[in-house]
Amino acid sequence: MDEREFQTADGQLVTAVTAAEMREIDRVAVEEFGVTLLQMMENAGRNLAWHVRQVAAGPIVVLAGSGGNGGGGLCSARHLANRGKPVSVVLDRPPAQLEGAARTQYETLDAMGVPVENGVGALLDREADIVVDALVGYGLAGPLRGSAATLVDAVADLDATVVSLDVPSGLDATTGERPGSAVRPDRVVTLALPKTGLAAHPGELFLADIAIPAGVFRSLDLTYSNPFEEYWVRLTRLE
Ligand SMILES: NC(=O)C1=CN([C@@H]2O[C@H](COP(=O)(O)OP(=O)(O)OC[C@H]3O[C@@H](n4cnc5c(N)ncnc54)[C@H](O)[C@@H]3O)[C@@H](O)[C@H]2O)[C@H](O)CC1
Ligand SMILES: [K+]
Repeated sequence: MDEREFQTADGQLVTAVTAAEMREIDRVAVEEFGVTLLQMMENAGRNLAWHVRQVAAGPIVVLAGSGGNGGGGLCSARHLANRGKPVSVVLDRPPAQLEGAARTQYETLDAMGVPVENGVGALLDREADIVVDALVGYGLAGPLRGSAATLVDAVADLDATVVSLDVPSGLDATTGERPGSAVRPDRVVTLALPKTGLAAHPGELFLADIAIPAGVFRSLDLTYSNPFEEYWVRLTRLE
């Protein structure tokens, strides 16, 4: 497989990475370049909110897990609410079980009065023109289980436009395999670099800038030149 799997509209090649490589990029960004997780997440959430606003008007439901992916989704809910958009959140677990960055994002939403519930009943009770899929990203471990799987199965029966953050939840970010239930989104907003597992994604794919310095990629021997004129760029598979 050509590791430069994707290209921008003007033909710039963009290197795709595995989940393990992306995790290493995150580690180097934080430990060696002093970029914090919350900084990257803010860029992810703001970019994601912009894309959500492009796909449709109407009620937005953000599905969020407890990891970095969920944190980005919760952050996008703040940006959407700040613009007066009708947004609510459905978590895959009770808020009391959130930790770290996802907890930080949740607490802000709670203080803002954005509705946050958990479980599939909450999703089915809501009208959703747009579903933001931020349950699981490159941290997927095995087939989707529990409440995350139930939520993903319910999304398949909704007549809503679905935007996934980073990778569709349930899809293996490295191989593109679906070991169990998986979201089939209309649009994916992937972060920093495309993931190798997105090669077979049939919908729209956008790469969002989370402001990782070029030196991070180069220190890991990845071919990189900044593809961003704006804060995101459309990608297509390299034929
Ligand atoms: N620099 C970046 O790219 C940044 C990426 N961000 C986002 O963070 C995720 C990766 O975060 P991580 O915490 O490592 O993992 P996930 O959120 O993808 O997954 C953990 C989450 O998922 C649940 N889970 C895992 N496997 C299963 C399963 N089989 N069934 C059910 N649930 C599962 C687990 O319990 C956790 O809730 C990356 O994709 C980006 O979206 C940062 O936000 C910014 C920097
Ligand atoms: K996701």
